[in-house]
Amino acid sequence: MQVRYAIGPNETRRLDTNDLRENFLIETLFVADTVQLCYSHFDRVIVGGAKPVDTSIELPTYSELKSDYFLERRELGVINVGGAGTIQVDGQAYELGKLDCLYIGRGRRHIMFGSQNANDPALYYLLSAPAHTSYPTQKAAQQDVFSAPMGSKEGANERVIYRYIHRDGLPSCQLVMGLTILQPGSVWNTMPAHVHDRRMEAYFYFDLDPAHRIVHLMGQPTETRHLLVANHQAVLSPPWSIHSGCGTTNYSFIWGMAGENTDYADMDMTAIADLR
Ligand SMILES: O=C[C@H](O)[C@@H](O)CC(=O)C(=O)O
Ligand SMILES: [Zn+2]
Repeated sequence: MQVRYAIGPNETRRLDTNDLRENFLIETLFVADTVQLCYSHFDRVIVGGAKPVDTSIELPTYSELKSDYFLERRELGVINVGGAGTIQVDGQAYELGKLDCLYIGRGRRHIMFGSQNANDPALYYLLSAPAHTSYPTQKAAQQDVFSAPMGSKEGANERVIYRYIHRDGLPSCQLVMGLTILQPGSVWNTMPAHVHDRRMEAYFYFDLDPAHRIVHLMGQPTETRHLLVANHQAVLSPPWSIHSGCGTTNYSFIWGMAGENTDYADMDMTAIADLR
C-alpha cells in the first residue's frame, strides 16, 4: 500500500509537475488479480482498485492499519466500472453490474472480489474511511439512486450526477460517494468550482478514450495548478483545494469524500471570474 502524507497550500504552490503528481495523482489502480491501494493522510482515506481476472481476490489487511482485518475500524464504498462481478461479504454474495455500488460496513471480515467473465473483468473502485460504528452492508444499483441532470450544452458541461452513498441515500459514517457522466460534446466538470474545507475528495476518471486526457484543476481557488490525468487514474483533492476538470473528449468520473459531514450540498462555491 502506498502512503501519501497530507501537505498544505504553502508547500503545494512551490511544487513542480513531478512533485505535484507524486503527491496528488494515483496512476495505477487496476493490475490483474491484485488489490492496489493508496493511504492518504487527508482524512485517512484509502483509495484503490481491485481487478479479479483469473481468480477471486480477498481484500487483505495491511501492516499500516495495525488491525486484524481491513474493516476492523473502517467502512468501504465500492463502485464497479468494468464487467459484471460478485463481491462476497462474510459469505453473502452481492452481484454488481457496471456502475452498481456496494457499501460495506465496519466489522465485516472477509471481502472477496470476483468477476463473471475473465474476458470482461469487473473493475472495482474502492474508497475507505475510518468508521465509528457499523452501518448495514447494502447494494445500490445505478438505476435506483438519486440522479440529477446538471450543466448545459452551451457550457460544454452537460452531465448527469448519480449519488449513491450520502445523507439521503445509503447511510455511512463518513463516506459520500457517487459518479458523474458527461454527455458527448461536453468536457467540463465541476465548473464553477468549489471547496469544502470539511471534507477531502478523490476523483477517479473512467470511460475516457485512452488517447485522451483530463486537465484536472487543483489548488486554492486563487492559486490553481493542473494535473494531466489518463483513464483509470485518480486525484487526491485536499480539503482546501478545488477539484474540477476539462477533458479533451467526454468521460465519466467517480467522486468520493470523507470528513466532517455526509451532506453532499455542503460546498463553498467560487465564481469563475475569481479563479487565478
Ligand atoms: O462535492 C461534490 C463533487 O465535487 C462532485 O459531485 C461534483 C460533480 O460531480 C460535478 O460537478 O460534476
Ligand atoms: Zn467537491
